[in-house]
Amino acid sequence: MTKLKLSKYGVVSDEVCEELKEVCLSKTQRKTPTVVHRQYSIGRIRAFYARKIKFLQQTLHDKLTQIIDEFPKMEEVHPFYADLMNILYDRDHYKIALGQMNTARHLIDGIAREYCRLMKYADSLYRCKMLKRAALGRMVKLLRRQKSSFEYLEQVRQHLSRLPSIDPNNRTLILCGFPNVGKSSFINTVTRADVEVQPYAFTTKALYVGHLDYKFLRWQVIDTPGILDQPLEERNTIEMQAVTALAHLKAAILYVMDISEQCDKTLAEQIHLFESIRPLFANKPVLVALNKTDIITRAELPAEKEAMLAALEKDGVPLLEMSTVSKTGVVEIRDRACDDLLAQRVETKLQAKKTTVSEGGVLNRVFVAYPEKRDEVVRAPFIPEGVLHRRVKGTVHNAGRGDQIARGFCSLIKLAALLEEEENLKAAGEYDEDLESEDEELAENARKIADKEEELRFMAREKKSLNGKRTSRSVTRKRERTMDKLEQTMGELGVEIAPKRMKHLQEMAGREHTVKKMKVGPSRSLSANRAESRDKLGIRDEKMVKGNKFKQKEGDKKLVKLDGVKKPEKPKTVVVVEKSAEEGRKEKKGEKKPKAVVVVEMSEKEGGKEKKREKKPVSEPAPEAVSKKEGGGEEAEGGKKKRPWRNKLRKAKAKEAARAERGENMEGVEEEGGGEGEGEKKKKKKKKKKRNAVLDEIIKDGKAATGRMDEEEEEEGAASSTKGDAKLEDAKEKIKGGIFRYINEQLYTVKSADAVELFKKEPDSFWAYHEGFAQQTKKWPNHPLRLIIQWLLSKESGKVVFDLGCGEAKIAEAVGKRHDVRSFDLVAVNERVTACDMAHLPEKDGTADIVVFCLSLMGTNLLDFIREARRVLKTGGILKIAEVTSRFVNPKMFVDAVCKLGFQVHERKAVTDYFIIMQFIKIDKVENKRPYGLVLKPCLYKKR
Ligand SMILES: Nc1nc2c(ncn2[C@@H]2O[C@H](COP(=O)(O)OP(=O)(O)OP(=O)(O)O)[C@@H](O)[C@H]2O)c(=O)[nH]1
Ligand SMILES: [Mg+2]
Repeated sequence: MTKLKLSKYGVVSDEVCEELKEVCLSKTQRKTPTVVHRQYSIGRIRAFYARKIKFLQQTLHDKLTQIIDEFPKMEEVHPFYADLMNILYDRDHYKIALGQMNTARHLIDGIAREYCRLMKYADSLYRCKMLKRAALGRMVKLLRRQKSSFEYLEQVRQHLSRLPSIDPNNRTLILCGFPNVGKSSFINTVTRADVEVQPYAFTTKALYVGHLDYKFLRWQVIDTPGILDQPLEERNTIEMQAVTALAHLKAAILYVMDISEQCDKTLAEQIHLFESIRPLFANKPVLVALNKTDIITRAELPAEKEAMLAALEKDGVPLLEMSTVSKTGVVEIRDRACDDLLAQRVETKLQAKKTTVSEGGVLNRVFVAYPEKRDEVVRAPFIPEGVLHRRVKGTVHNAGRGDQIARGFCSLIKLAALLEEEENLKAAGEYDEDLESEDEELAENARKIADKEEELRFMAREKKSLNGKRTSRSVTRKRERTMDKLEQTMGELGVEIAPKRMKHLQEMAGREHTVKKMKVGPSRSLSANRAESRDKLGIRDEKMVKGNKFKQKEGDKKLVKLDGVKKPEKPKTVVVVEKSAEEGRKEKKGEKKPKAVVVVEMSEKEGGKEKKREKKPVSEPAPEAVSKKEGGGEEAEGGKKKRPWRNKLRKAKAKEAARAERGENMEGVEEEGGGEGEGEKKKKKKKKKKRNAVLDEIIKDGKAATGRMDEEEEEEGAASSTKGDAKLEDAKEKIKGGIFRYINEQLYTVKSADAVELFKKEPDSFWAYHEGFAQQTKKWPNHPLRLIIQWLLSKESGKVVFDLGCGEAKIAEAVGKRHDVRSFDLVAVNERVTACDMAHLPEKDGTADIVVFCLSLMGTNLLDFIREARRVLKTGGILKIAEVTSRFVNPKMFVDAVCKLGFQVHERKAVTDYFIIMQFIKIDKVENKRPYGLVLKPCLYKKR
């Protein structure tokens, strides 16, 4: 370590701890989320505050770790620096301060951990916040307690950063001596350093470094503070720095003496100091510089002083004169010191283990010993004859082999001569014997080398095998565990393995190892406990499941398409279908069909809805059958009760109505349903044909058809108690139903103007429609008209009420006395009704207080109706719309669309599941003349 490098810790002010606290807290605030809401889940709130705690902890942890790591550890630095630091900063204090930093770091970690754990139990934002505050507070408080350590370490850091960069391993000259002897003057002279020079003692209080170049090498010169001649214990910190440098650095010592004694110390004192600190110079080249020779030279010194110096010189210490003022002797002293140091370093290196001890050491390779000359006798080297002879030949031989070398060093003539000589020798067979013998020798040596190598390899293998097995266990095992070996081993042990068993074992051994398959998905135990789907609960087999699904789909379709009339009937239909399906099996077994009763009941109500059931062959009435069918009826009731989602009240009402309608016909029908004949299909076809023919006629010519129907009625009226009466009644009802459905469809699919035209042409068709509609509404448990009438009655009297699509003008009839009710419809069924197109009312603008559409928004020009209603309404007037729920694609969208036409929604409520009543108030502003969403689905009946 050439220099103690310390970076900034981000803590620079005197208020180190406060700074650190502020830095960390503000960083926590900046780097973590700052917004938390009470409505957040408690988990999120906890995480929010826990994150703040953790962040501060981490920040402080990092800062403290940085401080601890960046301060040099005394055990790791060079002894010179360790001692210097001990002198300057006190080792114990330094270590305690760093230890406190470490403790604080651990404590902060502990606090954060503890509060994060507590945070898990916090049940509100307030508690979380308080815990966070407590944690942050404790951490900061802990930090504040380390204030003194922070300040101390900061001072150390600053001082360390100012220390000179001294490389303890570099070539160094150290200046030492009493204060004021001219050490700083010398360093300033030989280097570029600029150390303060003053004529008083202790000008230099610390170590200074200057650099110089000598013999193309870099040297460092260290100026030390002056040393006083006193015991080590009494030396102050300034002196101790010099002593430390002298003690630890391997350098050339330049002891500066002031022979002029201007430094207030006598020569004797200076020599005494030299002697007292001499132990520090052990194993270092020492040079004594006699300074200030410009004042007095050595020769001019008194004899006793010179004697002292001579004694010193005799002791092996070189004394050199110099003057930093006149610059005499300075360079010489520098060179001498450097040379001495270099020589010493070279000597040390040569003596080093690396160079001498080992066989192939550097010293052995480079050192060549020359015997010293003992006397004048000439001792010629003794060379044996054979050697001398071989040497000559070898030389020639070498020259012959190395043509290129010869070319480089010999002239062409010499080379030619040599070559000639070589050729001659070759031709004379001079080399043959020698070469052979040489080859043999070489071959012998090669053999020896090969043997030795082999031996070494063997030794290495042995050593390896002793150290442990190198092959993997699996490989060894694989090789060992063969079936043959097993068989052999077992045989040796006296155990005979059966051939079959052996075969099995072989198969097992031959089989590839497979990875155990992982099961993905829920475990068996979990899936075993899972409850069965509710769709399948209580269902016996797959057939039954399919049947149920089909019925469910059918039911859903009906729910969607159901109009105001059908909806209450739907549950019954489902029951009927289900019962017939269930009891179909009974029928096959010869049991009676109580479902037939219900079937007829349905077909009566819905105008021949269930053709299939009507066509069922009816056997001759039998007294037993009647009773059984009644029993069946009871079963059917029982079946209905099994439907928990049905509206009980609705069921009861519908049942009663059905019974009432059926009345007397029941018996006849029951009789019909009692049996099944072979000509069933034929009868059904006939019936169908007949009914279609009648319907066509009615549609073509309402009057004629009606007349015919009347005739038929009259004809059949005479024999109403007979079977034929029942059939005719049934047919009549169905025909009416058919007419109603047809007209209904027309009204929903054409514009109001076309509907007017239609009824103008066929006034009776309106009656048919009207009658059918009235019949349908009879069965409704709730009619929105009733609610509207009630609402109108609750209104202040004298309102002008427009009833659009009034039908029989029931509103006028009910509230006519209270309000001025004007009723409009396509056809005037009575005197209260004005026949007109609802899109063009024969009324002036802004005349109505209330406009009512009660199930009358039927034409395709819905937009015209609403606009017309708005026209006739006064500003602030009320528009009341009652419609079947199933007609709305999206009620909200519809309301929005109406509002855009210049209304403000006042009320929107559902009356039972089947109707929605809306109430709007007319405003002046029309947002959109053709708003999106003003759509109503037609209320169409299923075609049969
Ligand atoms: N006449 C003369 N004066 C010298 C010579 N060298 C140094 N001085 C003077 O001696 C005084 C002390 O010189 P410094 O170089 O400060 O001595 P120092 O040993 O560094 O002193 P401290 O830093 O106090 O230990 C100065 O006033 C120098 O001018 C010299 O060769 N001849
Ligand atoms: Mg000085």
